[in-house]
Amino acid sequence: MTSPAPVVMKFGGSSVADLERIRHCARRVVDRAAEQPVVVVVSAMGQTTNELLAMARALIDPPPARELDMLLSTGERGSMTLLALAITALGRQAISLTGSQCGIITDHQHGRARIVEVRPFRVLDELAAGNIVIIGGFQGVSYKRDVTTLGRGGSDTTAVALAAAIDADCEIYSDVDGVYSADPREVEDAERLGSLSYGEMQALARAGAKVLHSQAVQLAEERGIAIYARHSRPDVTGETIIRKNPPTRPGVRAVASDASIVAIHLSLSAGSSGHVPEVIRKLAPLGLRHLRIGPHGASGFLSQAQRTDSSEALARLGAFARSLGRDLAGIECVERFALVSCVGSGLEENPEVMTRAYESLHALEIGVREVYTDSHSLAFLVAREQRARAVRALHATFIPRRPKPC
Ligand SMILES: Nc1ncnc2c1ncn2[C@@H]1O[C@H](COP(=O)(O)OP(=O)(O)O)[C@@H](O)[C@H]1O
Ligand SMILES: N[C@@H](CC(=O)OP(=O)(O)O)C(=O)O
Repeated sequence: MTSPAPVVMKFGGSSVADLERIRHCARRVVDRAAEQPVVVVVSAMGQTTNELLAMARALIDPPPARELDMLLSTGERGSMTLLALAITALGRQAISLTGSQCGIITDHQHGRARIVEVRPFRVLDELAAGNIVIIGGFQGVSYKRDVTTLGRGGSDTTAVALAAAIDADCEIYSDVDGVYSADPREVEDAERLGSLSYGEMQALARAGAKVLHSQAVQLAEERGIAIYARHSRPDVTGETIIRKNPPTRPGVRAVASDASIVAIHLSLSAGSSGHVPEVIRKLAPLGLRHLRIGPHGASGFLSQAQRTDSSEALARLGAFARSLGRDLAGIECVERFALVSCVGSGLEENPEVMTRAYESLHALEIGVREVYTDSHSLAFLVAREQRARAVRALHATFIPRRPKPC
């Protein structure tokens, strides 16, 4: 008889925020482990990562990236150990492992490391020994043997990488029962999407929807893994499946926003275009959204909510600008804007969608400063205080309201 395939279950920070919720997760994991081998990936409890980040920045800003990663990785060490203890208390064998112990090898970009390889031998050995394996998400180890972290929300990426390495399904549990047409905390009419393509989900994550990490979705696409996004409470049964070629139609499927952006504009003095290759070398690794570089300089947006190393990135940018001396005409880092994005398929080539979106914002006197397009998103740059109204206006324009059951 063949043994059942393993499953990777990932529980986010909201699902392990306190001991009661950790006990619930433990119960759910133990029930599942009666059916098949289970690997669990956990995030840090509740707001732990934010608290650690704030403490580091209170001591030194920007904190050195290596030390910050060492500190932030401790959040997941706490939750993984507590979950292992809660499972042991239910009478099942469990073992907790750090990213490094379970063979997650990354490059050395601290704060936004990318997984280059997973060596899952220890995980497989522990499963074979009858253990439920609990892994601290969001972290790995570089070839230089330093602890690295994968960027905000990076535990999703740990889960997908492990699922690919051990040929398992990947289930992501959070405080919402799937991916919605907008943040359900913000838009009352938001509706759950049954399925999404990898491209749409990645665009949604990059546009600011916290529910899944964009690197996780990219990795899932590369490895052909479906992601099941579900609620961590077993009585809430909905889900969204992110997979290849789901039945979909062109058009807007969801709206997301990011109010944490810093709009960066670096301009070169006349006759200084010889610096362009250097500008490319310095700005491209910063991971800015909508980066544009030309003979007069460069512009783009840095999302502070999606990364832990934003203050370091801004400090590096400042140092580079100063090094240009007289060839720098000016540098601006402005925080008063938000990007509000419509996400779907075939948007770039559809003038109708862009016109309707623009008109719906204009009708509410929401000033659109710029529009950025790509095949899966249309992003509107608006004043930060108009972000929430813009989200609701775009959602009302594109997502038909379903009649509520009486
Ligand atoms: N389009 C969306 N669909 C579902 N949830 C969303 C969306 N946009 C934002 N969210 C937010 O994402 C949250 C879940 O992600 P996150 O906070 O990272 O969970 P966890 O801590 O469990 O990993 C939800 O509480 C919800 O408010
Ligand atoms: N703890 C990390 C990693 C993570 O994935 O968190 P969550 O699953 O709660 O979004 C963070 O806060 O960014």
